[in-house]
Amino acid sequence: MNYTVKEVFYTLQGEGAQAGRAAVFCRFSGCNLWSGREADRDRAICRFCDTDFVGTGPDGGKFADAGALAAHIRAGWRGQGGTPYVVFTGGEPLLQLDAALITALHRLGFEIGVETNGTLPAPDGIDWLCVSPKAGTDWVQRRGDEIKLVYPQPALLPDTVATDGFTHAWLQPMDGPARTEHTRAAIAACLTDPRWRLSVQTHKITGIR
Ligand SMILES: C[S@@+](CC[C@H](N)C(=O)[O-])C[C@H]1O[C@@H](n2cnc3c(N)ncnc32)[C@H](O)[C@@H]1O
Ligand SMILES: Nc1nc2[nH]cc(C(=O)O)c2c(=O)[nH]1
Ligand code: SF4
Ligand SMILES: [Mg+2]
Repeated sequence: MNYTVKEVFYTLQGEGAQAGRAAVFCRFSGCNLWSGREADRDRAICRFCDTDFVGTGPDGGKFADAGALAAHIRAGWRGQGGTPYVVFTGGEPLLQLDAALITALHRLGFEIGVETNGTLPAPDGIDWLCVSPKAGTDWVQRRGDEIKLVYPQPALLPDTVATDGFTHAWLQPMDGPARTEHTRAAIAACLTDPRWRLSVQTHKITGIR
């Protein structure tokens, strides 16, 4: 299998229960819910995306096999001691992440995190799975370590969402021009339904990537 990667970068996880943890982020190109082109946004299934996942950037590229991508990810890890951590995101990582890549990273000693929209079944071997379901999609992956619901999605409100398959449940305010209002509304929703906790995108506040 070959892989198309937008970017690989070393940063702190900004969201959810692993927020603050050093990680190599591997952002795969492409998504099944939006082309990534602004001209298509209004007719996409997922319309609020905050991410550029089109093509390949300078620290990404095309990788011929799992060993080549795993080596590139290892070269991106800057930590000394501790357990190296990689977060696969995108775009939609489960369009490309496979058993060969999971095995290659485990052999290099990595823990593996994944950020997915939940429309594709997750392969075995992921150490930390974050599922972020999107309104109007076929949500198949209903178990994981955390569910992170971007809020508000009027067609997928928190009181209609089952959280029992997950250890942690988060409402993450939808970023964009109305982020302040969305944050206020997400706080109110967490106060009303304490199953949910607030996830702020800390990397955007601290100004890291
Ligand atoms: C860019 S997505 C990539 C992974 C996967 N496609 C997904 O949607 O989960 C990474 C995370 O950012 C969240 N996200 C995307 N756009 C957002 C926005 N405008 N405001 C807040 N979170 C957003 C997603 O819900 C997901 O949890
Ligand atoms: N620092 C940082 N944390 C993140 N958590 C999820 C991200 C993503 O885009 O998937 C992300 C990201 O892009 N940067
Ligand atoms: S599913 Fe994820 S990557 Fe795809 S458009 Fe939505 S937020 Fe962006
Ligand atoms: Mg992001």
